[in-house]
Amino acid sequence: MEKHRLPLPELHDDKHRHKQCNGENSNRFRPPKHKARGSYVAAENNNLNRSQSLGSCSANSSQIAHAISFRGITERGSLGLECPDASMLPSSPGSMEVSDRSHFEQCFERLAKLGEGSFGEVFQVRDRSDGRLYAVKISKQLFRGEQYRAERLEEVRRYEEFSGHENCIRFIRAWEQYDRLYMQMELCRESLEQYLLRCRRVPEERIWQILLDLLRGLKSLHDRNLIHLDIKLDNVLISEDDETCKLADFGLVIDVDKANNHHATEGDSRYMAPEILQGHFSKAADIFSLGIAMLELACYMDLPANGPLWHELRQGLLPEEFINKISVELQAVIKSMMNPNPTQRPTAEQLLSHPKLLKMQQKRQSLISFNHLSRSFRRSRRAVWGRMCNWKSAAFRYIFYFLEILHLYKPITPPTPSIKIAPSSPSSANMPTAPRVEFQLVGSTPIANRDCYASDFLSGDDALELSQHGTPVMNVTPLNHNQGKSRLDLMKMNMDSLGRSVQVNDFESPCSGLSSPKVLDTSSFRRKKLFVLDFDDE
Ligand SMILES: Nc1ncnc2c1ncn2[C@@H]1O[C@H](COP(=O)(O)OP(=O)(O)OP(=O)(O)O)[C@@H](O)[C@H]1O
Ligand SMILES: [Mg+2]
Repeated sequence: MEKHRLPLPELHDDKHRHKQCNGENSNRFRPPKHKARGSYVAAENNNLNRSQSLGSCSANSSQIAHAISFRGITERGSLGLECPDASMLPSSPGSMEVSDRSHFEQCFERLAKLGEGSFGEVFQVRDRSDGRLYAVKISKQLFRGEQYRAERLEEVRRYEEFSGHENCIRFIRAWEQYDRLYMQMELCRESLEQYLLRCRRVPEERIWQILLDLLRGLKSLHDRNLIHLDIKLDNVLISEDDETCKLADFGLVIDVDKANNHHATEGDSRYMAPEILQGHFSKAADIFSLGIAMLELACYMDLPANGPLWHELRQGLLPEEFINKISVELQAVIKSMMNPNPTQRPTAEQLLSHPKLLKMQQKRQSLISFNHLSRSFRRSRRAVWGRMCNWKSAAFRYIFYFLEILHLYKPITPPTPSIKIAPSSPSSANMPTAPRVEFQLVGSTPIANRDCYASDFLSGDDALELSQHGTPVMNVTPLNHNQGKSRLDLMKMNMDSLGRSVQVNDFESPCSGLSSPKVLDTSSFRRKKLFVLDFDDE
């Protein structure tokens, strides 16, 4: 191996290692981009923070936001873009008039900038309609020509197409306004590039998992005869909730046949397969890009954009001081993926049948099945328990019913508590029967730790009259003429705290056996036990 190695004059120990990142990826080249991708637009002309620049265009059709969707369009045209479903979006919910504020500004609150590529700036936003967080990618360049617009819309089509796959980014919707494309998608935690710069050493077990995720995502593209052409750490995003790696940035995705008819655009030169230089585009080019990305991830190696090392890496000569750090098994996989001959590189499907990856897939599958099983078990246990409770109560009811028939059991009807209030004012003296007073306890009633008496809920004559009409009386502050007197003494006199006489009849409180003359203990209302049912997420 050593004798085949070319001299590596620029390769010093730290030369190709990722330098510590202080929020800036300073030691990395921006790769040369070709065709449409190469032209960066001057930042001062494209500052998306200046909302006026978006809102102050003269009134024309580009001022109105148009939704873009290819869903339901099965037939692909030459670019497949002839008839996307571009319906007009209201400038604000419920209105179709042109507003000064863009659809983006009306629908979202911009929270932070997540990243920037050659094509767009990506913002973390909060959707005003559902309050959730999303990512919105806004194209940097204005739609100057139909070709450029068509390329951007093609990206929307791809995002939409792969949105359902668990290893591809979830797309929500897209629209165009003021000659820019807006794409709303799921918010991810970070890109794999950011993850590497943060962690520096990624455990090998994690690298295998990432490789598995990306191979699965890539296979879904290759199965449709599509190639990604821009696989790199920056275009892989890590899901917010379960650490799954997802392929993103479908801006260069193209049909293999079309790619070889000079329609393709080259991706980042650091990840570019050698045959791309000869204009040969294939699925194997994606495998090479993924292989070299895994090398970067596993060895924390800064990939060259050009120069001698660029060529060595494409001749199958991997720097030993880096590659020796990883297991022989992973080395072999990376080397096979970076084979200089594209026809000898394994396909995504072949790689997925690698024993290590197969084992991981089986493990994942069994974990998924276990989760499904335990969820359905919990659900059925709850259903059975509910049914059992019904049967139990029905059985008891029948038993008591038979016992009652056989005169072995006499049902005890609980006495209904009734509180009779003797009218204290002459106006209410000739009432035929005392009204039944119902209390509605409100959580905020400030009764702290004190004992509570029925009389406490009565507020005077007016309140009493209201209660006769069935209106519950709450939060009325009564005048207390007996301040300073013991409640116990008042109760002995059958008086309430306002000096009215109170009769308490037929009321058997649970505390009646106790010496305390308490009528109601409201603290028991507050101590009432709450049964919380454990529901599934679904
Ligand atoms: N859904 C997302 N959630 C979180 N961050 C994101 C998301 N989409 C993109 N980003 C961040 O924004 C960066 C740029 O996004 P993207 O790669 O889509 O733009 P681009 O202009 O097409 O880039 P490129 O230069 O690769 O063509 C990503 O590298 C990533 O860091
Ligand atoms: Mg990108």
